[in-house]
Amino acid sequence: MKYWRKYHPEINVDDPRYHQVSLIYSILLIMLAYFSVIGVLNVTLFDAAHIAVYDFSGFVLIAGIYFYVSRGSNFTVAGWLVTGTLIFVLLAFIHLAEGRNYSLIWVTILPPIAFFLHGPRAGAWVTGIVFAYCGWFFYEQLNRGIPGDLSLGAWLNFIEVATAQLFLFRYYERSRREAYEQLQTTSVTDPLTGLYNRLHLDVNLNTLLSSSRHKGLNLSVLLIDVDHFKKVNDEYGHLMGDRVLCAIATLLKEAVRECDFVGRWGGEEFLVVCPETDSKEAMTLANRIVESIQSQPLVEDIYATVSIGVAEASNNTNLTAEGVLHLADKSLYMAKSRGRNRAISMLSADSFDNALSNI
Ligand SMILES: Nc1nc2c(ncn2[C@@H]2O[C@H](COP(=O)(O)OP(=O)(O)OP(=O)(O)O)[C@@H](O)[C@H]2O)c(=O)[nH]1
Repeated sequence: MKYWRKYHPEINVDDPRYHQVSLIYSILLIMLAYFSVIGVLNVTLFDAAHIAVYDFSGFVLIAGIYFYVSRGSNFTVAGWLVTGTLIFVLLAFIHLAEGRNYSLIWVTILPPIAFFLHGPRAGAWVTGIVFAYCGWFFYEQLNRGIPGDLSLGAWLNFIEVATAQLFLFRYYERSRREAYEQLQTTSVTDPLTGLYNRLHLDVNLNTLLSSSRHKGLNLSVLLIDVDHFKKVNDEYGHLMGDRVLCAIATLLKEAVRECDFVGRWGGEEFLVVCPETDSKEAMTLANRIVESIQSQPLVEDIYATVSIGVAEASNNTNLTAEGVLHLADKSLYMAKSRGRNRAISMLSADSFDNALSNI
């Protein structure tokens, strides 16, 4: 697990920002290491304390950015802070090197970072402006003939490589993003209903649970099972059964809040994960779902009902994701046993055994 996940437990590996955040932390750590080592060398080996002042100032600035990033979740601002600092360092280096060839090479680390963090459009702008500035600066140095080893040939090659990089990275980042989005959608989606699939629900439940604990909030889940679904298939055929599942998926999406996660748990079972919700609020939602599904034909004249097991991972219990699903499953079993078409919430697995003996 990446060490920075302790600051941002909500960023999963399937979150599109995951690798960007990873890159932001890597650049900050590399810059921190670079400035501290160079600063110490300048003081001890090179007897250049006046330059070390810049190194240590850079170190303090980057440590400040690191502190900001680790405490917040605005990664757009964090990305710009990192890119801005990097550009500042590169341009400072170019000026200090007064147009020598070797400082040109360093500018070429900018495009992959800028395109990856800010996308094909903003990446092209940033890279284009910095490259144009460098081209102008080196051209000036060339004209003045001081004091570097830059030749017209080297300058022309820089312009050509910079232009090629601009187009190639833009093309690469655009196709990478499109492919990523497509893969992302298919890997988290159930192909029949378009809801989240079980894998994605599993990952999200774990993440949401730890983030709820972190914030001292409750979380509830609703495990929903279509009643006597086998009969629907037997009477109307499998294709009609599929359409009923899709209609239920649509009703579920309409019933929940923006922040809730709805997915297909498997076969004719669905799962809703409700962050910041206690079992009372979850029962209100569950009863609304039961009512909405039973009260209207789902496809043509086909009606169906659902049973729902509700479970809460309250802030003062140590239920794991597995534990809360187990409790929801027991609640669902109870709802089925008590005649279906209803929602039941069990407070603990112990109460399940007592309740079962009273049926
Ligand atoms: N059409 C369709 N049917 C499915 C799909 N996945 C599972 N099923 C059917 O769902 C039915 C589930 O049946 P059971 O587990 O016996 O449960 P049930 O008939 O719903 O009865 P209870 O759950 O006890 O109320 C089976 O007939 C499965 O074939 C699917 O993707 N499409």
